[in-house]
Amino acid sequence: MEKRTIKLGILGLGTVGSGVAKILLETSKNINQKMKKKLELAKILDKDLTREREIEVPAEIMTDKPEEVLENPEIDIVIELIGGVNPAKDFMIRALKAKKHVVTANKEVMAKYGSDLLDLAEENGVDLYFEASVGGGIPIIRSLKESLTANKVEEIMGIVNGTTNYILTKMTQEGADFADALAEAQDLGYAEADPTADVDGYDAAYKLSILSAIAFGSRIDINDIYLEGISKVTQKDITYAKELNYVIKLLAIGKEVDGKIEARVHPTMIPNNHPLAAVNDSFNAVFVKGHAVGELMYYGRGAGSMPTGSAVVADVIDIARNIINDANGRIACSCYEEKELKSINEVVSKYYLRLQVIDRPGVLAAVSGILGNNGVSIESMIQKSKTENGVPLILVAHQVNEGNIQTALNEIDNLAEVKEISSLIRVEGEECY
Ligand SMILES: NC(=O)C1=CN([C@@H]2O[C@H](COP(=O)(O)OP(=O)(O)OC[C@H]3O[C@@H](n4cnc5c(N)ncnc54)[C@H](OP(=O)(O)O)[C@@H]3O)[C@@H](O)[C@H]2O)C=CC1
Ligand SMILES: N[C@@H](CC=O)C(=O)O
Ligand code: NA
Repeated sequence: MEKRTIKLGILGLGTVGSGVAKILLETSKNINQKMKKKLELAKILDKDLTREREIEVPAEIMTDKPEEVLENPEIDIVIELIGGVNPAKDFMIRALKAKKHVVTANKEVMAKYGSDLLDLAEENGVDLYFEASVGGGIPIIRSLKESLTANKVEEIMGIVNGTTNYILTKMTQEGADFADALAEAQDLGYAEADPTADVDGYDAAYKLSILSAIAFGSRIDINDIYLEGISKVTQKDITYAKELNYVIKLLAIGKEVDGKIEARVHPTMIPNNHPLAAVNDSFNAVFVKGHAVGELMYYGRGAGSMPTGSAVVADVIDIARNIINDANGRIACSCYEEKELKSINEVVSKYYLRLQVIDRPGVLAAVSGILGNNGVSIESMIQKSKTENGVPLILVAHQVNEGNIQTALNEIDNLAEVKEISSLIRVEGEECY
C-alpha cells in the first residue's frame, strides 16, 4: 500500500537534538531520494522556546507541550533526546502505547528499562531503536544485532565514553588539569547534563550493560557491573604508565568465559602499541571478539552533536524503511538467557600497583614476600628516589585473580614500612593483540 509522508517528532532540542534536526533539515533531499519517500520533521518539543539554539528551525514546528508530539496522530516516529530517566522514559512509554515507533540516544533508560520498553514496543507492533546510545556515531549496536549475529561473542572491550577519553587524552598529552579538561569536554557538548555520570563511569557502565545484553544474550543489572571512574587517576600514574610503555584509558570490559559473564568499567593500563591506545579525544572504539569472525574493532566519534545525530537519523531511516515495507519487529529483544555474573574477585588481570614506602632496608623483601605468598608474581618494578613522603614503589604484577591481589594488599597495608597504597590499576591487552 502506498504510504503517506513519514512524520517525525523530536523530544529535546539540545546538543543531539540540534544535530538530528540539522541532518534532517539540511539533508532532506538526499534522505528522501534514498527513501523514495518523504520524511518530514513535524514537531520539536523543548522546555524553553525562547532560548537561542545551535540551529534555526521553523518556529511553527516548535512546541513546549509534550502531547503535541506524543498524542499527535500524524507523527509516526518519536525521537527521544531529552536524557535522564524521567520524563524521558514516561514519554517513550506514552509514544509506544500510542503505537509510535521510538528512536532514543538514552543509554540510562535503555540500560535500566530497555527490556521492558522493547517488550512494550513488541506488544504495540512498533520498533524501538537505540544505536546512538552506545558509541555515538559508531554503528556498534546494529553490527552486534545484525552483522555479527552468527557469532558467539567472547569479549567486548571498549572506550565508550567520549568525555573521559577527552579528559584522559588532555591529561596524558598536555599535562592538563582534570577540571579544565572536563570544562572543555562540556563546552564541546560531549558531557552528560550531570557530568559525574561520565567521570564516575556510570555512562560507560550503562553502555556496557546495553552491549553485553546484545552480545551475550543476558540482561546485566547495572548495579552488578563493577565500576570505578577516572577521578582517582593522577598525573603521577599517567607519568609512570608512560615509563612502563602503557597508556591509561577508561575501559568497559565484557567477557563470557565458561558461561559466566564478566562486566567491569575501570581505568585500565594498556600497552602503547595496543589499538585502543591510539583512540584519543572524544573518539570511541569497541573491540569485539566473536568465535567465528575473530577480532574486530569499531572506531569513530563517540559523542557530539553531528556524530550522534548521524546514528539517530540512521535509526529513523531504518524504521521508515520498516514502515514502508510493513516489517517492524524484525529483531526482538536479545536477552534470551540468564547468565551468572562473576564477582570482581574472580576476575583475572595484570595489575599496576603504586605504594609509598619508608626508605628502610627490608621493605622490598617484605612487600614481595607478601605478594609471593598470595600467588602474585612481579613482572617489573621501579623504585623512585626519595620524596618528603617516603619512596614511591611501582610494581606490575603478572596475571592473577583479583582476590589474591586484594588479600595481599590488605596485608601490605598493615606493614609498618608502608605509608600508603596509592594506586591499583588493572592492566589489559597484551596477550591478545
Ligand atoms: N551529547 C552527546 O554527545 C551524546 C548524548 N547522548 C544522549 O542523548 C541524550 C541527549 O543528550 P544531549 O543532547 O547532550 O543533552 P542536552 O541537555 O544538550 O539536551 C536535552 C534537551 O532536552 C531539553 N529538555 C529537558 N527536559 C525536558 C522536558 N521535560 N521537556 C522538553 N525538553 C526537555 C533540554 O532543555 P534544558 O537545557 O532547558 O534542560 C535540552 O534542550 C541523552 O540521553 C544523552 O545521554 C548520546 C550520545 C552522545
Ligand atoms: N557523555 C557521553 C555522550 C555520549 O554518549 C560521552 O561522553 O560519551
Ligand atoms: Na552507536
